[in-house]
Amino acid sequence: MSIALQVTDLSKTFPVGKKLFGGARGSVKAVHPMTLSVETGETLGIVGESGCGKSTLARMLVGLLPPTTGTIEIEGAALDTADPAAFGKRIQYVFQDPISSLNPRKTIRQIMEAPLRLLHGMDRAAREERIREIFDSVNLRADFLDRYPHEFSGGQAQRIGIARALAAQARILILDEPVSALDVSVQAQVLNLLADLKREFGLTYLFISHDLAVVEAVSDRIAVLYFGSVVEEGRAEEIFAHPRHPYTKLLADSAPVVGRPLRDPETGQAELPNPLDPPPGCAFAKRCPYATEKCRATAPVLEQIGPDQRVACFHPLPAR
Ligand SMILES: Nc1ncnc2c1ncn2[C@@H]1O[C@H](COP(=O)(O)OP(=O)(O)OP(=O)(O)O)[C@@H](O)[C@H]1O
Repeated sequence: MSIALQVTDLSKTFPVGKKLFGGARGSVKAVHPMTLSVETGETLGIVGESGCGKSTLARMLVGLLPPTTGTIEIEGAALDTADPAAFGKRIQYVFQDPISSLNPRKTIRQIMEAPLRLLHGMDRAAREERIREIFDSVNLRADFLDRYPHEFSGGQAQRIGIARALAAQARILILDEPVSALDVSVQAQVLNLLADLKREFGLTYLFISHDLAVVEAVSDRIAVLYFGSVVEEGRAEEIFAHPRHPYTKLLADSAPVVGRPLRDPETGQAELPNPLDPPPGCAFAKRCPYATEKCRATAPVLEQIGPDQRVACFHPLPAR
């Protein structure tokens, strides 16, 4: 198997607050140095509660946000993270909110043509042919091309968002909560379409969501994010069935709700640490029923714990 996407020590720190009288500004580490790889044809699910850094990671991966540290390699070649244009042909973003991610003043044809013209320099006839092929693949009618985004339902607009990503001919798609804005009945259709397209075009997906059931269903492997770090990573069928990190277990035992942190049933703690004043040790220690002095003092690093599982915890739950 070849590696489609390799991320090494990728991090993002945002400066926050005003600089007063030459004093230092505060900063928020949205993504701590992170190393991840995704094999060609694989779907890596990324899960975590609100604020754990999912969107910041996604935006760095598609060149919308320059990383503070680290490298991004696609099929073995490093991308110039200072050059957003280097990303478009290789990796594309499918947004959560399909309608507002499409320019309301442009027809669908204009939206679809942009990547073909700008990234691939195709002439008009070639563009039209390619757009019709892609529309066919995502089960959209060609007469939709002359309409505007607001004329579509959420499910249709998401198909258009996916079609636009495919037009760039990127082989890696970052799917950021691609179905969470859709009705449940439409979610399954879009997920089936994504599975078909993956097979048809040999795509690789990074599927970001707070919805464990969806992520488990679509992913080969899953990385669990907490407070900007991967705390556990493993096979999709194993990770929630046999979690080794106490946070993964908390996620697996509860249904995360957007904007509301999970309360650990034993410690009763729900809050995430203050990003402006992060704790020195494990970010989960305050919520964790197994935390010791060591956990409060030192941050554990992600380590191999099984053939296909990595965990960042000094006191991992026993293997089954
Ligand atoms: N531009 C910014 N300036 C300062 N802090 C930021 C900025 N963007 C994100 N953050 C902070 O970085 C952390 C991670 O945010 P991010 O939006 O990546 O999380 P998320 O997991 O995608 O959350 P959600 O699911 O709510 O979108 C949060 O503490 C957030 O407040």
